[in-house]
Amino acid sequence: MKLIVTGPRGKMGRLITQAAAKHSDIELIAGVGPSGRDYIGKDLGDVAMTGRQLGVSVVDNLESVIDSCDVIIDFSTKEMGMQVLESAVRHKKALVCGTTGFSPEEMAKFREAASSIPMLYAANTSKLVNIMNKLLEIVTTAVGDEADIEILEMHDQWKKDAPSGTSKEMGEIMAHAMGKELDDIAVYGRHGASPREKGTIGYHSLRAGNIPSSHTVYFGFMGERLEITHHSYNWECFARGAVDCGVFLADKAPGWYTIQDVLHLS
Ligand SMILES: NC(=O)C1=CN([C@@H]2O[C@H](COP(=O)(O)OP(=O)(O)OC[C@H]3O[C@@H](n4cnc5c(N)ncnc54)[C@H](OP(=O)(O)O)[C@@H]3O)[C@@H](O)[C@H]2O)C=CC1
Ligand SMILES: O=C(O)C1=N[C@H](C(=O)O)C[C@H](O)C1
Repeated sequence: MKLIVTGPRGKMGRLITQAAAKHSDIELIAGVGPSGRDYIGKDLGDVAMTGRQLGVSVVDNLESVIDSCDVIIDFSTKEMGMQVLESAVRHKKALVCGTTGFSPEEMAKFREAASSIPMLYAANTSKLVNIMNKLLEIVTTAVGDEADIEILEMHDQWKKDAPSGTSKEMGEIMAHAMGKELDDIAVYGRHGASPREKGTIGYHSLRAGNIPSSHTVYFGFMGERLEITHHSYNWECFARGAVDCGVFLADKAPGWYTIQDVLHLS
């Protein structure tokens, strides 16, 4: 599988490149970074700190290398994510996108792309988070209408979006388990003196230090509560999952794929 990684100097791009460089089925073709960076033109292995040179460069123009690849993995910014999507569609290349922070209109463009390319979008590529999502579905189906559901997510001080993409996916899964749409029941932050409204899902985002990622969903009852939590200690679980998604997508026909398909959880 011939792979291009965008943002290879970023936290995720670097780890994805490192994981891909060790994978026997993957040939890294190029990295793509923003123009003007001092690492453009340098060896991808040096830029992503893989411990050895890979013999391919980081370029600043995806269009110049895209025809040589089978799959692109994008964990960058929402602006770059949209550009990568357009190029992938134009050149009919499979795309794994793990970038978060897209608007509903932008997400709709990813869905549309699935009619012409193999497309996998995952706000969270950790295996355990996706198993947690299954647990959330089970609990919400059983007690969603009785419980006060609150989501607390924690990330590092540099994260650009809030609430996290993962917590939005979790909220959607729980809302659908209750036969509702998240937009109709989500409450972001909780200020003022009004009592909690039954049937809502509360969102709370904490940003501090270098916390990689924590998500806790609280199901509050009178006199007891259930908490389901995932903590990552670093970003490697997401990078491993991203590479598994890339390998999965390499021989697929155009269509919309999810990480649940990769993990056989659907
Ligand atoms: N799906 C999942 O499981 C996960 C998703 N994420 C998401 O992935 C995204 C990236 O996160 P993270 O790695 O922490 O962020 P970083 O800020 O560390 O990395 C983003 C990278 O994108 C690069 N970039 C910015 N603009 C461009 C451009 N025009 N062309 C090419 N590259 C560009 C930056 O380059 P430079 O360094 O030169 O500025 C940077 O290296 C976020 O949306 C985050 O929420 C994160 C973890 C897990
Ligand atoms: O920015 C991060 O770090 C992460 N972003 C994703 C998100 O927004 O949910 C996934 C994970 O939580 C790490």
